[in-house]
Amino acid sequence: MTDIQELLLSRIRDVPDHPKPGVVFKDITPLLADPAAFAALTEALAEISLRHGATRVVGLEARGFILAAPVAIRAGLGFVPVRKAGKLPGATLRQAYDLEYGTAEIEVHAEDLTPEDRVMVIDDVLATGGTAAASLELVRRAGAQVAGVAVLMELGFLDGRAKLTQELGGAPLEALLTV
Ligand SMILES: O=P(O)(O)OC[C@H]1O[C@H](OP(=O)(O)OP(=O)(O)O)[C@H](O)[C@@H]1O
Ligand SMILES: Nc1ncnc2[nH]cnc12
Repeated sequence: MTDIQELLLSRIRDVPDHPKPGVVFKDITPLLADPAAFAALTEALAEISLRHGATRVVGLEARGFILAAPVAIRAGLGFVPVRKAGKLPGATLRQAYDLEYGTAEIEVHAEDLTPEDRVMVIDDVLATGGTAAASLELVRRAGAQVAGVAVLMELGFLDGRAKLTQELGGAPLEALLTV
């Protein structure tokens, strides 16, 4: 494990049985409160985005926003929010998906993603892969290209990676940490 991975891992708190029994919640708030760790995370995700030729960064509400917005600025790329359904005011594309602990719907402004865009989807945790898969589906339906998915932490035992294989279409899934 690299020094940066050790730093990031040391700042993620395991919270058993949240938000429901049986789930070990990966809480990133200690990492966000540590400026060196947050900066290292931003730098790593920006490097991944640029290395894969992204022109836009998509952040997934809510925790994905916190990571993707500084990454977009650091990498000099536009930021596009994917929001929980009902929040965006303009014409949207909408996608339903399953979570480790429920179901939800997400939306993106249709005009924010064009066929010229190469999109890096950024989030904190990849669990079942439902959120990332739905986001990639939105990117594809908008006609944009997929540069990849980059997450802070992949929960390997839930095998979200397998769920994304088809949606990624050969694009990379990069996780800074896998547990
Ligand atoms: O791989 P999956 O099983 O889809 O789970 C991962 C998603 O779950 C969490 O978000 P959540 O929907 O809990 O929302 P939040 O960011 O608003 O806390 C997390 O931030 C990811 O977006
Ligand atoms: N175990 C978990 N910890 C944090 N975020 C999550 N999103 C889905 N599963 C999660």
